[in-house]
Amino acid sequence: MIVNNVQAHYITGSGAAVRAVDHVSLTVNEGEVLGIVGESGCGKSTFASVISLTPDRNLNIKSGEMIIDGTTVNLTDPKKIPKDWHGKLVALLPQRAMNSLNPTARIRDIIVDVVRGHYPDTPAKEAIGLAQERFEMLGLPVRVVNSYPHQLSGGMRQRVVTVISTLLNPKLLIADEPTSALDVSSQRQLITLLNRMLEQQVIRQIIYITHDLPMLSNLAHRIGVMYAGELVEIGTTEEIVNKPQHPYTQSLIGATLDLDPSLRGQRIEGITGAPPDLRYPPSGCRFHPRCKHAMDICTREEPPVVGEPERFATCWWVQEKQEAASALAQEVR
Ligand SMILES: Nc1ncnc2c1ncn2[C@@H]1O[C@H](COP(=O)(O)OP(=O)(O)OP(=O)(O)O)[C@@H](O)[C@H]1O
Repeated sequence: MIVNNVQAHYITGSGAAVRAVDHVSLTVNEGEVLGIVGESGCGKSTFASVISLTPDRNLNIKSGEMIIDGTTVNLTDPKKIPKDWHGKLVALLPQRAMNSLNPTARIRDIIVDVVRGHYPDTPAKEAIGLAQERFEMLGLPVRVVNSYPHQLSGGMRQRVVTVISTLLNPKLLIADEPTSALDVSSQRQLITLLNRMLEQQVIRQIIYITHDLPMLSNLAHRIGVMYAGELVEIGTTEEIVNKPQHPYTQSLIGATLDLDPSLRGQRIEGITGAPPDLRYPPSGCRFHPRCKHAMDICTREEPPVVGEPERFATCWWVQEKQEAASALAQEVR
């Protein structure tokens, strides 16, 4: 799937818009997990809400389109988007989804509601049969369909919600911090489940949003890094972890991958300062007030996109370094 140029600003009472997402474009390939990381408040969940077709009412989506499985979705007017695209084209697994199950309904009743939401005439037996098959295929105990949510552990509830929200085989699953409220073993089980769903082609691609870079580096094929509403770098997981280009990514890796045992003992550089108020983002590059490589131009002009759509960083300093390296290479020749 391809996402082009999403720009989404919250309208606030004070009048100044919160520029939560600006000009974000990316591609997710078939069978791929694309991770999105960034500090709190950098626009990850807002971006997720736009492409999962579930934005807040006070979000003004100024531009954006998504091309998924041959269907072009104009993201700017969510009301015009056909209802049955939710769950069939794209599904959202939100933070704390396990708490979204109706406590007074058995899992089987919830399953019937979800399937009938799209195919109203489906007999209950058929809907439950479909879910049971899916549970079996993904290695979950089939008997949970007869349980009430409170009879299941938090981890199991989260896995059950994941299976239910993908019963209609959406092309894209957007998982927004799905493991944040889980213990480590439940986190692992959920990740195994997601991988299995990709292998079995229940879903074709995943966008996985998290703060947890160490966890993501074991799951994602590629990673996009957001800062202050913008996508500042994207690349394969290997490239982002081992050869980060953008100064923000370099700081983020330094600050978070100290959990990696092989990096313990090395000097870890934290990120100084705080992300900007998105009502009044800095001019030029939004990271410049915190960047140790900031140059005069960074304070004035938006940074260039250096690289290709699948591997780029938006940064004046990266551009200057690359130009210097290619000039040197030419001299040597
Ligand atoms: N409903 C809303 N109305 C106004 N502003 C909002 C709303 N929701 C989020 N924001 C603002 O939009 C910006 C982006 O927030 P968002 O929740 O998308 O970031 P995030 O990266 O997902 O953060 P976190 O990791 O903490 O969930 C922030 O400045 C936030 O305060």
